[in-house]
Amino acid sequence: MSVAFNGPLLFAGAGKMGGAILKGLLARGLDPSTVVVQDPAPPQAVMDLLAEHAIKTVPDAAAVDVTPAVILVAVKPQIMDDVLPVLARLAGPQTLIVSIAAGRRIANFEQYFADAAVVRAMPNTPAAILRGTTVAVPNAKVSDAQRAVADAMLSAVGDVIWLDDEDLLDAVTAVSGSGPAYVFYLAECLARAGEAAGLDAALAQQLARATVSGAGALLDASDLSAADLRRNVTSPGGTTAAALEVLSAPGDGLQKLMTEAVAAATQRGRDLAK
Ligand SMILES: NC(=O)C1=CN([C@@H]2O[C@H](COP(=O)(O)OP(=O)(O)OC[C@H]3O[C@@H](n4cnc5c(N)ncnc54)[C@H](O)[C@@H]3O)[C@@H](O)[C@H]2O)C=CC1
Ligand SMILES: O=C(O)[C@@H]1CCC=N1
Repeated sequence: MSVAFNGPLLFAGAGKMGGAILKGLLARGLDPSTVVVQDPAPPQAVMDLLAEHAIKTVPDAAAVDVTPAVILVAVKPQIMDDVLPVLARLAGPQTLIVSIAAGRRIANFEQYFADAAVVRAMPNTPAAILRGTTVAVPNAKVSDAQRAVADAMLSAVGDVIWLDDEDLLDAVTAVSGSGPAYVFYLAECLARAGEAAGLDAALAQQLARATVSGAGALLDASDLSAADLRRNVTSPGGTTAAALEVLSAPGDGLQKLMTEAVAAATQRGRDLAK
C-alpha cells in the first residue's frame, strides 16, 4: 500500500537524513507533488532525487506557500533557533512537527509551535538502505492518528520503536543514532591493525570491511545473542581468545571505552538541548 499524508509534507532540511527519509517515502509510493523541500543546499544525491521526481524545492521557508500537514525538521541542532521561528509561521493548527535533531527537546519546539503536536525522533544512517532504527517520543498533543502518520513516515526507512520517556532519547542517540559510526570506526581500526600485522592496505581494508559487514549480517540473521556468536568464533586457547584477552581486559578494555564513549555522546546530546 502506498504511503500518503493528509496534506503537504514539508522537509525542513534534506541532507543525509532528510534525504534518506524522502527517498524511503518515495520508494513507498508517496506522491512527489505532495512534498515541498526547503533547503538552501541539499547534497548532490538529494538534488538528483528532487529533480528526478520534480519535487518543489525552495531555499528558505519564507518561500513556502502551503500549510503543511507535517513538517519534518532535519536541520542541524545548532541552527534550530534560526529555522524554527520561520517554520512556525507556516504551521497551521493541525500541523504535526517531527524532529530528528539530536538533543533538541520537545519543549524547545513547543516554544515556537504553540499547542502543536510534536514527535521527537532519532533515526540512524542505515535508513539510507531502509535498514534504519528509529526511536520516537510524542508529546501530549499527538493524537493516535498523528502518531500513525509519524510512524508511517519514519518506518519508510526501517524499524520504529515508540517510547514515552523523552529523557531516554539522549542515551538512545548515543547508542543507535551515533552507533553506526562506532561500527565504521571499528572497521577502520581493524584495517589499520591488519596493516600493522603486515597486510597491505588494500587487503586489510577489504578484509575488515567484509568482516564487519558479514558479522553484522550474521548477527541479523541469527537467533543467537551477540555473546553466543562471539563464543562460536572463540576456540579455547586459540587466536580469538588471545585477542579477546586484550579487548576485554578488566577495567581497561573495549567495554570501558564503549561505556565512556556512550556517556560522552549522551552528555553532548544534553548539551545540544541548551
Ligand atoms: N547523520 C546522522 O547519522 C544523524 C543525524 N541526525 C540529525 O539529523 C539532522 C540532520 O543531520 P544530517 O542529515 O546528518 O545533516 P546534513 O548536513 O546532511 O543535512 C542538513 C541539511 O540542512 C540544510 N540546511 C542548512 N541550513 C538550512 C536552513 N536554514 N533551512 C533548511 N535547511 C537547511 C543543509 O543544506 C543540509 O542539506 C541533525 O539534526 C542531526 O542531529 C539524526 C540521526 C542520525
Ligand atoms: O552526531 C550527531 O550529532 C548526529 C546525531 C546522531 C548521529 N549523528
